[in-house]
Amino acid sequence: MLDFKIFIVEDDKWYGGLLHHYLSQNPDYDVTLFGTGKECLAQLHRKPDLVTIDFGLPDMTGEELYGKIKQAYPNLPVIIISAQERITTAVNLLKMGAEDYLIKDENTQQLLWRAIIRLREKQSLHNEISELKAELKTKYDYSHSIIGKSPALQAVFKLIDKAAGSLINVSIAGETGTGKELVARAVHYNSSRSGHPFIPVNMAAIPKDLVESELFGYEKGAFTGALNRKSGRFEEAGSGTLFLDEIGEMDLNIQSKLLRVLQEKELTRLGGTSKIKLDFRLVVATHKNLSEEVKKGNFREDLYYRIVGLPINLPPLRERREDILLITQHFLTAYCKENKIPEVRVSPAAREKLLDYSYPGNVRELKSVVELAAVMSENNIIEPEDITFLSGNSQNVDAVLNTELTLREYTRLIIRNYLKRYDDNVLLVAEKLDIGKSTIYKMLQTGEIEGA
Ligand SMILES: Nc1ncnc2c1ncn2[C@@H]1O[C@H](COP(=O)(O)OP(=O)(O)OP(=O)(O)O)[C@@H](O)[C@H]1O
Repeated sequence: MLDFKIFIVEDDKWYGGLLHHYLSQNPDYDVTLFGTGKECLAQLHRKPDLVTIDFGLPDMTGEELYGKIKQAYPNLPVIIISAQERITTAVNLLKMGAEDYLIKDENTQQLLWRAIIRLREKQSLHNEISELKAELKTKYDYSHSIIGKSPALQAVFKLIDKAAGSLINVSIAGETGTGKELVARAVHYNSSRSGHPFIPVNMAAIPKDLVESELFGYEKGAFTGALNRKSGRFEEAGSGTLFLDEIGEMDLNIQSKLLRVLQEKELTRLGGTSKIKLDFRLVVATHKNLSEEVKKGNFREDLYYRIVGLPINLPPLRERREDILLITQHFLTAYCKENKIPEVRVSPAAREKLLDYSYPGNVRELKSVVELAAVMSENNIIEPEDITFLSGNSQNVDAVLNTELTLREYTRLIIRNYLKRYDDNVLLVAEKLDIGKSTIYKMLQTGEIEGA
């Protein structure tokens, strides 16, 4: 541990020596004694972690010295030690930011000792908080997670900033895999609600008859199988952000219940009677054109106007081709880092092939394509024949089968694609593939496959 530097300013040599001796018992403390305020000021450039000053000094008052120290180093903690109790001075100095005010008596050393321990605890908490804040900031600096320089994406970045700076509802539209959830997260983690939860709910992934209990929660005994009370996703969002993905899939009955919740900002759990106050911010996403859905009668018009808020439209990847190679590089770098393999490059002909394709599965598809190509590449260079486009026709299936992966690699590929398709819902994927969920958990745990 680094030394904790303490300056003691005390003109009474005997008393100063006593404090010096007492504090020096802690080997972490580097203690220096000064007889006058001037001597102390001359040495402040040594950056002490704490100064204790005797109130009655020969060359200046304690208040004067305090003022000068704070002027030079506003954050340097100062403890005042006074021969008599001067309540008003003490209160004034504490108000001005002095760390503590101790009276000289037989307990002073112990009180000082404890004050220093408290101060160090406070400082270490403070440092921890600053580090966490910095970490959070870099983590959600979305320019590192949402890659792209196309004008269309730059316009989206501007809207993310606008949305993050206000509490207006946000509706994100875009084809599957265009990054709607990434945008929702960027809005949340850059907003004033970032310290609260971000709760994503995919309306397409919840079985119809479970939607209500999932969103509203329930009381014990509300229905057969409700063995304990459970809070719903609305409540879990607290003062954070509720992200309703695929809102276009919500059926009309739930739509009217959602509308009521948004109007009243409160809900009653299933089987409950008491009202629970809500405070979440709503962000929704859809791959459908909601205003068209309103016209067709599939989506309530009043709800549409409530949720539309600030609309953000994510263009498909084929309409921002200038982003394809940038995103490719981003995924390749991440892939090589994760798998601890040397950098893999893309040959010019392979680049052409990547640029020539239409990506119906958008960025999500590009990610799978790039990762598979990295697996298939020889000598750390991706050539056109290493690239297989996955979206759906039999020709593509043939192409995948012709890549001669091992059974284990095919398994990884399939599970990973299913996890992406079903938003990392392990239980659903296990059910669809008719395999044990523990197989998937194990592969996720060992890093053999990664979630979306
Ligand atoms: N611009 C981008 N830069 C880097 N990664 C991206 C970008 N856009 C999307 N991705 C990645 O693509 C994948 C799909 O993104 P996301 O889940 O946000 O899409 P979505 O539009 O919400 O999809 P869906 O409609 O299917 O739910 C994720 O792995 C995400 O990290």
